[in-house]
Amino acid sequence: MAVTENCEKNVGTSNGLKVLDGQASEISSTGATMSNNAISQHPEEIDERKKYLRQQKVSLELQDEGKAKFGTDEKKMMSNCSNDEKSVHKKAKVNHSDSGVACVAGEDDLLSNYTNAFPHEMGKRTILRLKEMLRLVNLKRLQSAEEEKNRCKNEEDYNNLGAGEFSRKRLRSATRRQVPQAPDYPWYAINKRSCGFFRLVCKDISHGQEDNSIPVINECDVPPDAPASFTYIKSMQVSDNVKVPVRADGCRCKESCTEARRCSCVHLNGSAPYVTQDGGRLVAPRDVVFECGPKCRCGPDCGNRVSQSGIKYKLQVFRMPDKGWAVRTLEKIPEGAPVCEYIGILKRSDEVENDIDNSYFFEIDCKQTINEIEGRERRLCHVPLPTSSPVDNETTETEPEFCIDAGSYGNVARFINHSCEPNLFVQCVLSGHHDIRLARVVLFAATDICPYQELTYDYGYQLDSVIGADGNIKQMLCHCGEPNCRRRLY
Ligand SMILES: C[S@@+](CC[C@H](N)C(=O)[O-])C[C@H]1O[C@@H](n2cnc3c(N)ncnc32)[C@H](O)[C@@H]1O
Repeated sequence: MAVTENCEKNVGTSNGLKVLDGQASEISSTGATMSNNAISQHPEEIDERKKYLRQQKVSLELQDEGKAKFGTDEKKMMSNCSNDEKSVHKKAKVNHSDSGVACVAGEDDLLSNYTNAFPHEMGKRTILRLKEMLRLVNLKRLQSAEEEKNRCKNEEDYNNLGAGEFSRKRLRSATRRQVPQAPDYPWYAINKRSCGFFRLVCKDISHGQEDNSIPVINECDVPPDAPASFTYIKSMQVSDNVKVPVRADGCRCKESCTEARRCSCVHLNGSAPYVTQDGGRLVAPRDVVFECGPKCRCGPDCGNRVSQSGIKYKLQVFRMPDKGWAVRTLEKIPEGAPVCEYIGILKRSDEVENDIDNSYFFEIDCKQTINEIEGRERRLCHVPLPTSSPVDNETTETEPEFCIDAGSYGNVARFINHSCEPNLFVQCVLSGHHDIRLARVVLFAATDICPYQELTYDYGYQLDSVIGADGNIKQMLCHCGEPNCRRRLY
């Protein structure tokens, strides 16, 4: 019992920490003291106590400062993730704002954590005291939420903000508000250290074209700029110089096309590329995926059109200090799910040769990958290309002939950054035609992706392959932050 009192006393006097990062050191010193005084030398027990104390501290801060907690629905969503993913998610939340984000456990978590850690010490009085303390925290939270609602003049804006399922608690920032009608993003606290505010700069960058709106927030710039002007388009446009290939013959299936022996399109893949789970997931990356297309008899719900149903997941564009705009998901994306297609204007590569300042080109290099040109690695699932395809064994051709230019016209994919250890991968898909030089470029989830993780893919540049206007090699440092980072994008 002495330990419990000691613990509570320590917790009770540990106010005044402003940022989560700062807590760690202070907590560890508190933990050490406790272990000297009262606890036996079991390291696991000490760890549990430290964890408990950390949670208590944050709760008390909440009481004092009105900081955020994971919302109920967010918790629900997180419950679908593994423990590792949860910790990544929490870390991402903390990291993203650099400071001020209080990831705290709820009442039940605190009590059950403590009960599990110290079953023999969980006396009735302790439970009552904890409960009372947490009741006060919740009361405060509810009051702040009510105040927040009243402050928000534009009810529609309020309801549309962000992913509606997240906690809407606004943090003590009334005076920081610059545009009265634009409420702050509710799910993490103000970033005091770097910027001091964050701001919704656009409610939906797709202007209603995508099924889910894609908000844009900027917590880095003062004033908070929106992305430079471009026109959002949902489907590919084709430059006058590009000859659109003839449409490929379609299958005659009346029902969903899932079996290679029944559907001629699936047959081209060797085996079914998708499983039906979660609305269709790619089994493994392939050289190319043949999907059903406009000449097929199957309908839009066919299981072999997985990449054609638009963006299914709630995404958000946000500003990063070192990489510019970036994209993150607001909900869990399962491994193998299609995230988005890279959309822009289909151009000949020689048409854009002089446009060196445009960083929104995507070279369609499926052919180079299949022919393993310039160090590109083939996928595990090799596919024999149909004889009708203009893809041949011209291995002499090293440069992609076509590219997608998302500089002036594009979709959300243009904001996705590079990472040396990405969570998306590029998959070439053929649906309308079989010309692999003009394959569609679709980004799929390489792993289960938790809410708030930045979406990234490997741009696949060869080092020293980019030449500037002055004829010199251009270099760009990589800020992906992965332990295996190659240090340069190109
Ligand atoms: C297709 S755009 C991606 C969106 C871009 N961040 C923006 O602000 O619009 C590619 C550019 O983003 C930046 N970028 C992407 N990934 C990066 C990384 N890992 N490190 C540094 N800069 C990166 C580079 O400036 C690159 O030329």
